[in-house]
Amino acid sequence: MKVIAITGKGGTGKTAVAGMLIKHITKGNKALLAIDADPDSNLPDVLGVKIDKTIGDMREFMLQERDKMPPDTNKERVLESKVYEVLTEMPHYDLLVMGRPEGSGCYCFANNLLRGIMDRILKNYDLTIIDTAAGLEHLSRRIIRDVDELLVVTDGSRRGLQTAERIRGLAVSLNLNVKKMHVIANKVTPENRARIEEYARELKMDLVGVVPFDETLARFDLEGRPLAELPEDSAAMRGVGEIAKRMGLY
Ligand SMILES: Nc1ncnc2c1ncn2[C@@H]1O[C@H](COP(=O)(O)OP(=O)(O)OP(=O)(O)O)[C@@H](O)[C@H]1O
Repeated sequence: MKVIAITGKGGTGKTAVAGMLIKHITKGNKALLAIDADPDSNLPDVLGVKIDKTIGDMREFMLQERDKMPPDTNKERVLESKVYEVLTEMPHYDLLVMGRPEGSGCYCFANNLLRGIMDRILKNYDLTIIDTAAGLEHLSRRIIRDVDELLVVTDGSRRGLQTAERIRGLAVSLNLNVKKMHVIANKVTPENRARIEEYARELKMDLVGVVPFDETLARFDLEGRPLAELPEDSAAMRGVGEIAKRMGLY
């Protein structure tokens, strides 16, 4: 069981990278779970999957219904079955969407239940890939507790790499117990490649790979086509494939 969280500043292309990574991993035979933990992200669209409900919806349901349940109801079991209802099973992986952030109510009760439930769900898979925002939201509230590796996507700008540095600091201060942190530079052009490598060295970042700026990807996105359907030989897909191989993901 390995858990990898993909993170980075908004707009750097982390969801695109997550989608392409998932596509490559499905070529192997690992039991794979993909989690969209960024309320602003659109991992299901990138993967071409239609989602109806999220874990956030189920948590709301639980908070609204719990007082109406008979006192001897096992609420953890009820919520767990609701979470399984929102698990989308695709031919080569499963997908869970965390959904909207919490409202103003008290979520401690439901989040405490969710922690145990998520721990158990993750144990069913060889590999879990989480797309999460730069604030590491669900990780910081420990709804998802174990993260082995952090993969920070940056757009190659100095500021992007500084965000990567901040995320590294955040992971340490949250005691996330991350064993490895990698950085991926995305949207790289021949002109900025050398500069990115130099910045990365300066900041002592392990640059696990670079993903080129890809016109085909940009066009797919404009046309609203799932990026997971990008041709295998497109520049970005090949770049992410090399990273997946280097990280031993398939
Ligand atoms: N390698 C690439 N080549 C060209 N365009 C890219 C590449 N990677 C991502 N993009 C484009 O960059 C934009 C941002 O990508 P994406 O939505 O994946 O970013 P994000 O970091 O997940 O942002 P958010 O946090 O807002 O979801 C999209 O328009 C996407 O098409």
